[in-house]
Formats: sequence, C-alpha cells, structure tokens
Amino acid sequence: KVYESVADLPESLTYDFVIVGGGTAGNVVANRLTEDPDFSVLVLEAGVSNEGVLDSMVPFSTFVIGLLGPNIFDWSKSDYLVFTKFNAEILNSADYTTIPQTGLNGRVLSYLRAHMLGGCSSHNAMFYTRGSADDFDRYARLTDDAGWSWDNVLPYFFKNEKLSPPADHHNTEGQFDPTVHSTRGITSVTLGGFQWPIFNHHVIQTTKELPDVFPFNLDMNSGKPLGLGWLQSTIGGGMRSSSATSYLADEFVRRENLHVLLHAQVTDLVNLSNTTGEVSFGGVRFLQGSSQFTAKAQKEIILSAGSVGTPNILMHSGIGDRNVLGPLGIPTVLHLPSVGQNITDQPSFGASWSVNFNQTLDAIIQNATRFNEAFAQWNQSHTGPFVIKAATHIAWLRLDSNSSIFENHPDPSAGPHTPHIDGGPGPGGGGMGVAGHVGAGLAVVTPLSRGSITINSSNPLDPPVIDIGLLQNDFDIFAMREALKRAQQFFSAPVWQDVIIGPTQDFENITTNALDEIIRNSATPTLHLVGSAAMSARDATHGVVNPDLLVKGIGGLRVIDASVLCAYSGRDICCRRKRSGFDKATVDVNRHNIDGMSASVRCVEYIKVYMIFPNAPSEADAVWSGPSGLCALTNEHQEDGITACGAVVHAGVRTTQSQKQSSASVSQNRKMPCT
Ligand SMILES: Cc1cc2nc3c(=O)[nH]c(=O)nc-3n(C[C@H](O)[C@H](O)[C@H](O)COP(=O)(O)OP(=O)(O)OC[C@H]3O[C@@H](n4cnc5c(N)ncnc54)[C@H](O)[C@@H]3O)c2cc1C
Repeated sequence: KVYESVADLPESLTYDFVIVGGGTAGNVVANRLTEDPDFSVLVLEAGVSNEGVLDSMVPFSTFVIGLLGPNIFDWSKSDYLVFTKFNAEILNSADYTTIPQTGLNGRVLSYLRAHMLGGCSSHNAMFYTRGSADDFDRYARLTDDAGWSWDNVLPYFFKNEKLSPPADHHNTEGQFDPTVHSTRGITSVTLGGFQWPIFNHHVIQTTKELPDVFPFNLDMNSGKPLGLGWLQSTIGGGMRSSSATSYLADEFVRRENLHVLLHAQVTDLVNLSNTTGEVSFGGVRFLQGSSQFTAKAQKEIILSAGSVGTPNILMHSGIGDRNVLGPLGIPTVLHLPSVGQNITDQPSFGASWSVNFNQTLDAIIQNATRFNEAFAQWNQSHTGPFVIKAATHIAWLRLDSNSSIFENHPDPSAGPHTPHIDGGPGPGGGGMGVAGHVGAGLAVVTPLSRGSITINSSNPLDPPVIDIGLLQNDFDIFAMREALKRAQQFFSAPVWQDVIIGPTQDFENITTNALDEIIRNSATPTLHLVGSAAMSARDATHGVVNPDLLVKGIGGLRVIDASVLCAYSGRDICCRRKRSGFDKATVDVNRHNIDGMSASVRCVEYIKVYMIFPNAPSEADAVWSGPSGLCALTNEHQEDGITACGAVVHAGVRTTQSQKQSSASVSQNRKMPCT
C-alpha cells in the first residue's frame, strides 16, 4: 500500500528490506522482493504521488513539460510544500542545479530528476531503447561477471517487457521483430499509436534512398541498434507506463508485505555495527516534514535514489573520499573515492526544418481548436495524436571509422555494432517557430566527457554539487557536429525536396568555430546520468559496488539504480588488463581496440611508452612504473578520472621533452598502482 504519513504505517518501521527511492529501479526491486510473502519491504520515496497526475499520463510532449523544472514533481527546486493527510509544511530539500559548465560556455542548468513515485520513469521521454549487445558484453568484461553479458541480461528485458498493440491498432508487421520481444512482462512497450502519414512515408523512403547512411533497422532493440527504425516507447493503451503504474500497479501494491511511504526524504544511513567483521548499517534516517525517523532494515538497505541522490546519501553516511568528507566534519566510515566520480551524461542538441505540410505536432500545439479536439479524443478513448511524444523513429549511427577525431581519441563505443550518435526524427520542430516543422533531436551517446557529484556541506539537505562536465572533451563536440551533418544529410534526401522549405537555422554556411559556439550555447544533457556509484570487478580497488551491486567493503548495502552503470575510464581498462596478465610484448600498438574495449587505447598508449622507452628512461619511469606497474594518476580524487589518466598518458606519449618532464614531475608523487 502507498502511505502518505509515517503515522499511517501499520508496523514499527522495522522491515527486512528498506529501499531508498521509489523510482524507476526501486519499484522493480520492491515488486520482485515482495513476490516472496516472507519478505517485508519498505520503500521510502521523497517525492509526491503519481496518482491522478495528468501530465504524467498523457504521452504528448506538451503535457510532460508541465512536470519538468521547478515544481513539486522535480528536484530542481529547493523548497517543497509537503502535503500529507495531516499537515502541509515546507521541507527544505535539495536543489539539483549544475555548477557552471565550462563546455557549455559557463551555463548553469537545472538538472532534472523526478521527485515523484516512479522517479524519472514518471516524467521521462519514454523512449524504450535497450542499448547494444556490445555495451552489455563490455559490462561483463569489465566487471568480470558474465551475468552482465547481453545473452544473460536479455531474459530480464523479457521479464520486464509487455509488448502491447499500438493505440491505433495499426498493422505493425515490418516495424519490429517479435522474436526479440516479450508480451508477458510488466512494463508496457509499444510502437507509435498515431500515424503521421506524410512524415512517416518520407522517413522510410529516406532509408531506401540513402541506405548506406541510414539503413533500415527492423528492430533497434535486438542488440544491434545501428540504422534507422521505428521508435518503441514505454506506453500502453495510450498512456505512460512508469515503474509506478506497472511495478506498483494495484495487484502488486496491495501486497501486505509491501509498504511505500511518500514525502520521506532520506538523509543518511545510521546504526553502524561491526558484528560480522564487516561494517554495516542497520537503519535509514529520513525526514517527513520536520520530523525525523529511522527505519530499520533486518536484511538489507537498498539504495535507488538515482544517480544524483545515491552518491549524495552515501557521502552523507560517511562513504566516499575521506579527503572530501574529513574537511566537512563527516566521519569517514569507508574511504571509497570513486563515489560520485567519473560520471557521464549524453549531450543533446536539436535542429529543425520548415515544411510545406501541416501534419506536424506544432500545428496541433499552436491551434487551440485542434489541441482541444486531440485532448478530447485522448480523454475519451486514449487514442489520437496525444498517444505519442514527439519522435517517430530513431537513427543510431557510427562516426566514420576514418574520422580525424580517432587520430587523437580512443573510440569510446563498446564495439562495432554500437552507435556514437543518435538522431530522433519527428514531426515536430522542438516547439520552434510557427506550424509546419520537422526536426531531429540529436545526441552523442558515447561521450568522453566526465563530471562528478560531490558535496560541500555536512547538511544532507543542502544541494549536492553537480558537475556533469558536458562537452568538455573534444570528441563530444566533434561527434555532435557529425550528428548535425547526418541530420542535414537526412533531410536533403531526394524524397524531402518537394516538402522542405528550409532549415530553421542555417548551420551550413558558418565556420566550425561559430557552430561550436551555437552548440555550446544551446546543448543540454539528455539526463541519462550514470556512473556515480559504478560497479567494477570484485577485486578492483576502484568502483563503488561489486557486480552483484553490493557496496564494496560494507555489509548489507546495495545500490541498484542507474548510478551503477560504469562510465569507463582508461584506468579501468588498464588495471583490468594488468590483472589479467596483460603484457606489453603481446600488444599490437597500432590497434586502438583491445578485446572490443575501445577505451583501452589508453593501454595501447601506455604500451607505446614502453615501446618508445623500452628501458624506462627516467621520465617514462617516473610516469609509468609504480610498485605494480602501469597505472599512474594525477589525483587520488579522480581515481577513475579519464581526464587525469588520459592527461598523463598523452603527455607521456607526445613528443616534446618539456611535456614529458612536466607530466613526470606532476605524477611522481601521486601515482597509484593497480592492485
Ligand atoms: C526528462 C527526462 C527524460 C528522459 N528520457 C528518457 C527516455 O526517453 N528513455 C530512457 O531510457 N531514459 C530517459 N531518461 C533517463 C531515465 O529516465 C533515467 O536514467 C532513469 O529513470 C533513472 O532511474 P533511477 O532508478 O536510477 O532513478 P530515478 O528514476 O530518478 O529514481 C530515483 C528516485 O529516488 C527518489 N529519491 C532521491 N533522493 C531521495 C532521498 N534522499 N530520499 C528518498 N527518495 C529519494 C527520487 O525522488 C526518485 O523517485 C530521461 C530522464 C529525464 C529526467
């Protein structure tokens, strides 16, 4: 049952499992655990109910916008009016705002995270895209756990997914591959349930006219996403399917062993003990309004407060870098410097073209009569234009393998079937201009930029310091320019020539520098933040959780949200390779891809150093050799920092003597060997 107030909870706040965060991941685990009637589970969710929130139900983009930004449904607001059955009071909550982003010309952004049951699945864009098989196989390799491989994860995608007919019940033959889907899971997934005939015809015709660039892909969720295919969304019966509507549907949430408490903001973990020889926490402290409570977990505490919330709670509980916690007066329970480090998000950018037809989203948005008709239709039958968000298809594309960017950067993709960029063409111009626009939402899906979540106060209600590091790495801005070129190529296919009037903004007749400025001034994060409590192999000293998602060095504490998805650094790969007997003599230095792990180019560069200086002359020696060899880092706080690792490597590899010497002296005192 879902409760509004602690006072209503039937038990004494003692449960087998306490789950922190009733978001996308948290509700799945709450559901699965309570399949066993012997387990009792409490979910603590800081946010509000999703019940009856129209903007979270109607898929059309105009509605969800109402949830994004400074309101009670999102964390990008510092004060919430908390309504419970008994009182209404202000809870001083976290304000998710980034620090000035250097890659975005110093812009400060609200960092959107849902503050409601269902988490971001209650207010996201509902694109259902699984990632590539390469991605999961790389997780498996880097965690040394085959359980993360595509073949082993696929049954869980099936367990999750309930493929449902589109709202208009159109014939979907040729629009997806039924063999890679399940109709028996819990989250509804569907193809677009409203047709935009002119637009759809033109998109598919483009795959025929430009098959080398935009080959048609029958199903982008097969593990091989490259190409252009029909978008699948987490929608069912014309309504959003979130973890709140699916995993906490009536049939599940009525289980007696499942309690979900709203307006319960967790501050930290408490009741530290060391009875089993391993430190563990027995309780979760939370606030409801101004009252403080502790929920006890007899078996496990499960963190699922999201990629910002989870590291924030860990650090306020004394799990993090002692060099950060100490000066704030937070006693270090476990020195785990990877907490909040090496995070990444994918940058996005939009482009639009005006067209001479009126079958577009903005033609509805800007016409009150059409809007009201569409809304009436949705209200009556959950059909019509409001059953889809904005995009109709997605193109997943790779950069050309001979792109100049690969001369200086590793290929960050997980393998040859993994895209670098994506473009979601849709019959809307992103709200730009007057009616009659089509457009593409572009994103770099393998960014090399990294950021961090950290804290600068011992008060858990103070906002965390969010640095998403967007577009700091040259690779990312290059890839974004390429994404834009592909969009231009797309809309210049012969089929579009009769309908396109012109681009809304001229990106073609400007210099690269001017284009970069436009991108940096307007790019935004896709809000796909990962890596703030990254998993790594059991024996790795970096990372936060083991492949089974238990926090390293703490008993009975697990992280299960998007924080655990690791954003790889050169060091991860170098250290893994080192441990598995990697030897310089066996490496082809010209290969920028070892075992399909392209970030390992940094290992290649390490090896280059050995090759160039086989007898380890002083400067190379200072940079590279530690007690156990290969890993040299500039900064303990950035144990996983790709920039730190990369900077040293690049300085070592590049030619000038002064560069080598300066990098040698910088790293000499700070190098950290692999274990
Ligand atoms: C606007 C937007 C659009 C997106 N579009 C897509 C898309 O189309 N497709 C896609 O695949 N992904 C999309 N994403 C990303 C995706 O939604 C997220 O990666 C995913 O939902 C994260 O799930 P999670 O369980 O890690 O965290 P969340 O779903 O954010 O869950 C965290 C939960 O914990 C709660 N919480 C946080 N701190 C505390 C605390 N201290 N105490 C108690 N509770 C707390 C939060 O309120 C929240 O309910 C989008 C994200 C956003 C924000």
